Amino acid sequence: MTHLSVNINKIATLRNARGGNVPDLVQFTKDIESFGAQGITVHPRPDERHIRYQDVLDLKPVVKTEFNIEGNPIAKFIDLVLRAKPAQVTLVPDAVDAITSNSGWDTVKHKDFLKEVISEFKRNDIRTSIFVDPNLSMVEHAANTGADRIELYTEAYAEEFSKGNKDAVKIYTDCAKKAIEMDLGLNAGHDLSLQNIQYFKQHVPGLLEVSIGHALITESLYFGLETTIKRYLNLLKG
Ligand SMILES: CC(=O)[C@@H](O)[C@H](O)COP(=O)(O)O
Ligand SMILES: NCC(=O)COP(=O)(O)O
Repeated sequence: MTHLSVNINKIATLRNARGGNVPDLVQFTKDIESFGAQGITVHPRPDERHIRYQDVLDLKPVVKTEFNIEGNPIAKFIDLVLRAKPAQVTLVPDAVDAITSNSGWDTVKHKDFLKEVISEFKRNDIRTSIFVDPNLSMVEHAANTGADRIELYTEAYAEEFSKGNKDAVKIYTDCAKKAIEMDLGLNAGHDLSLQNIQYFKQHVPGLLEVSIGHALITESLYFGLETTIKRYLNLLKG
């Protein structure tokens, strides 16, 4: 079964546009869970342009499904995650000024750093996942970092799929097989949508979780949050 974790960054973006507490992240989180999503993802960035560090702490007692915190493991982020103790932390090597996540880890070059950070999270009973490009060597070497899972960066798949190039999923199928061989759990995310999710799910074995935000919130403007989440759950069945 593939779990849906809803990324609520964009709800925070909307809230921050006015400075008050509308929309209310806590209420959205409760509603998302009541509509059937199996997880909540947040990606606090150092400039706090959407999710604020305090949001993460406020959400911790609210989230009853899987709480997944994503981010670059700078000292401030590590401290936050150790305080919040989510079910899962996903490490993403994004630059401070990146508009969004734009690459996975080089799991060869950063092996020692990742090993050290991951062991600290694991000592605190937090499951670890690392964001990687769809590259067989990067997936293979991810196993040397001690990570429990990898999250395959799906931007390239989404972009190619939108142009009609369904073959773009092939490398993800191969990476998924490699992850299984290396005994790594498999997550995926970035630019997944109602259009491209079913094909991805059907061609990527062992997919444990997808985290989806930007498209899901956009689609909710058309279909409503509950209907949109239920559509994803339906497409992820099987
Ligand atoms: C890790 C990842 O893939 C990103 O999609 C991210 O979580 C989204 O972040 P933004 O909402 O800041 O674009
Ligand atoms: N890890 C990916 C994520 O949380 C959501 O990415 P996107 O759907 O906002 O591109």
